[in-house]
Amino acid sequence: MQKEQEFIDRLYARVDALRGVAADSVTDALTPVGTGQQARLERDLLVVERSGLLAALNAVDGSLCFGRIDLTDGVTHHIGRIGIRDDDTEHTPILIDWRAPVARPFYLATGHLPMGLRRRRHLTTEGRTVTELHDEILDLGDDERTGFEDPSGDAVLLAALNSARTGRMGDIVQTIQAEQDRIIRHDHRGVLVVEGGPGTGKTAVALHRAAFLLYEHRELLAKRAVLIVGPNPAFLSYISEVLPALGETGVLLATVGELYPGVHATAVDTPRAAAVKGAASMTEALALAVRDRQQLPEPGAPLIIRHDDGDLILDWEIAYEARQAARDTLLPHNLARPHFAFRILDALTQQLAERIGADPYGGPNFLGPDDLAQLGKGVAASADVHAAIEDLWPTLTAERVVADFLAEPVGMADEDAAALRRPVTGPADWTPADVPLLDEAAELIGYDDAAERAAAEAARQERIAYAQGVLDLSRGSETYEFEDEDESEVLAAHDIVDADRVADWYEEEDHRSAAERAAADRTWAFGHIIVDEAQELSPMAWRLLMRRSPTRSMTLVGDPAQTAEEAGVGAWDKILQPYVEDRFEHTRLGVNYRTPSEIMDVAAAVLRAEHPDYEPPASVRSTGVRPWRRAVTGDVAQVVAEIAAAETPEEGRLAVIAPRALHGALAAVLPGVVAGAEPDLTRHLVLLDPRQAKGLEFDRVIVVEPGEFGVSDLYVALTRATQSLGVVHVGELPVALLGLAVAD
Ligand SMILES: Nc1ncnc2c1ncn2[C@@H]1O[C@H](COP(=O)(O)OP(=O)(O)OP(=O)(O)O)[C@@H](O)[C@H]1O
Repeated sequence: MQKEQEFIDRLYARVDALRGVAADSVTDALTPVGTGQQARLERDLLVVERSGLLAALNAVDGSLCFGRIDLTDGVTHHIGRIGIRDDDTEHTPILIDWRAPVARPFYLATGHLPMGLRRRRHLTTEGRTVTELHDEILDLGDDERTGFEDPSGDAVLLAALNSARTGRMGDIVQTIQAEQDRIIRHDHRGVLVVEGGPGTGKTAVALHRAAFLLYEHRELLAKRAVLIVGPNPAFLSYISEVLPALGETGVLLATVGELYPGVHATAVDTPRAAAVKGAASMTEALALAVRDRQQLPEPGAPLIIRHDDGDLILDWEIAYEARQAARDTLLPHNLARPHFAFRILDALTQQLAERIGADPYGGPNFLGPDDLAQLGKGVAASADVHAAIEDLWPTLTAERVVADFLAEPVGMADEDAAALRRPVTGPADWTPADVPLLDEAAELIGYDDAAERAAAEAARQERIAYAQGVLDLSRGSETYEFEDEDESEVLAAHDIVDADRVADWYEEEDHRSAAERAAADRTWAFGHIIVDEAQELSPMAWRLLMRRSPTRSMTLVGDPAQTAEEAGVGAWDKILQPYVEDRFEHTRLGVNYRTPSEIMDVAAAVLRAEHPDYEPPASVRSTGVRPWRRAVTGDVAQVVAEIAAAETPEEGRLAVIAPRALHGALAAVLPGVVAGAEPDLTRHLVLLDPRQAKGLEFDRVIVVEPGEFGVSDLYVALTRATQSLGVVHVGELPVALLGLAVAD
């Protein structure tokens, strides 16, 4: 213990020193330097590196080092959240990043397959003090003992699983299990599906995989950012601290409803409307809605446009041909519009020319090319002509298209149209299910960013030219900078960068991180996307996400048994086929770390009542505490409040999971609970409905009126507790719950 404490002291001394250096170089960057381009360039490089390091050092301070491996050849490595090197000339690693290949045996080695290890040690620290050591002997022939042996090898894991919940998910970096490690480091580059029952660590694994990918492909992912999609904001705040605790901050967490920049979707759909909006058939309905905006004058009722050189007649034939030509380009609506406009202008100019320049005796037209050009200019300058074009082929916005569609849904079955029909009069009327529709509409109408792109490219070329100048200068100075032959080993900035990259650094107008820029850009292509509770997503939501991931680098996490969304699609094949055919990897997790076996047995019985073949994940522990039920005849809210008062832990969390209809009554009697609001998971007592409870966990759970839930919702509700479960009911109980211990 003393030796480990000395190591930890040395480690933190180094961390403090690094922090000081990092802070200084960030401060330096704020003061102008006058020592030439080379110095400035190298200083900037250092700042980029050091400020990242500073952020990581600040984030991982708690239990920075958590493990040690002793190899049979006598070498030992300490394992931690990030890698730290010594200040010596070799920059010897003192702490190995958990994601480095050297650290892998820490997670995978067993007595049967020791992977070169003699011993694995778990270090538990509080602040900077070592409080516990747990050793596992992996070389069975080795009889040296430390006195910290943990014969079962799972004391640290069980302590983590039994610890009081905080309302925020913690990382599992100290106790990642072998089956989880294989998924975290899986080298499949495309779509990786992680499936498993409740509590198998799917979310934890996905988040650690994000951290691993950021480590493995830092360069790419720092630029393109990682997106983590979750089912609701409460879930996203529940998982929000995991990646920062692993030193990773370049990640955007969002629900699908937050992925259309500029729209804050707060209104709520009926379940039926959400289901209709999520269906794949909406693609065609919206395409039709956009085509519907490409109008023609009625046959025989042309538009008459007053013009200085005589009235212009825009009839059905002219408009039809122009529309056909524009549609034949296969461009999105707004991008095809110039083609439509050009055809109309051309036809009207011809019309005018035929009228003005016609030879009354049937000879060729009097007008020459110059006259025609002049006439064309006149037509093109006419505001009335443009107004007519705008009438027939308006410039659209996605918001306009979807709002008009919802006001009068075209091309839908009557009952679907009735479910959708709703006025959208302002930004507060958008719902999360509208967001994939807006995204679809934005694709259908296109966005003409030609001018913006040209300006951005010109600015970029300017920066490249500047950066090239910087590099040329630094190359010119290399002879006297590195006169000493031995010094040629030292890399200068220009050895490892090119003008393109330097240009990126000098992109001074935009100091936002990649994640911040991604959040503001609908067309952003993320480096990797992780989707939690993926079984919840509708086909339309998948279309949106796939657009954000042209490389299809994705990790999808889900459990079909926990799905209740009406628009949710059953099988992965069906979801993924249109995007990657069968080129996805399917992985499974089979051990439940959250729910003790006493509770899991009850939950499994509920699911088996409908799906007799269902195989639940095996619980890693049992607590000896039996779940209970209590029948109530009077005021159920009052009874729940009494139980909650007795059960709410001082440390840890109690959740009351009840049907929405009871939330008002329950909120009135449960202290600190507000009905209808986003649940505050950091409070000791939380009120939720089963949908809100998805993905979350609590020490204790009371499920109220379970007879009102569908099977998958009930399954979710019953599998949220790490310690104890109770059921309170007035109405009838599902048969599978009748065997619970009766409480009074
Ligand atoms: N290797 C591990 N070490 C310590 N804790 C773990 C480990 N694996 C999972 N856990 C814990 O088990 C709990 C369940 O994990 P997680 O929420 O990731 O499961 P899940 O499969 O996403 O569950 P659900 O589908 O029910 O939402 C979490 O508290 C997590 O920290």
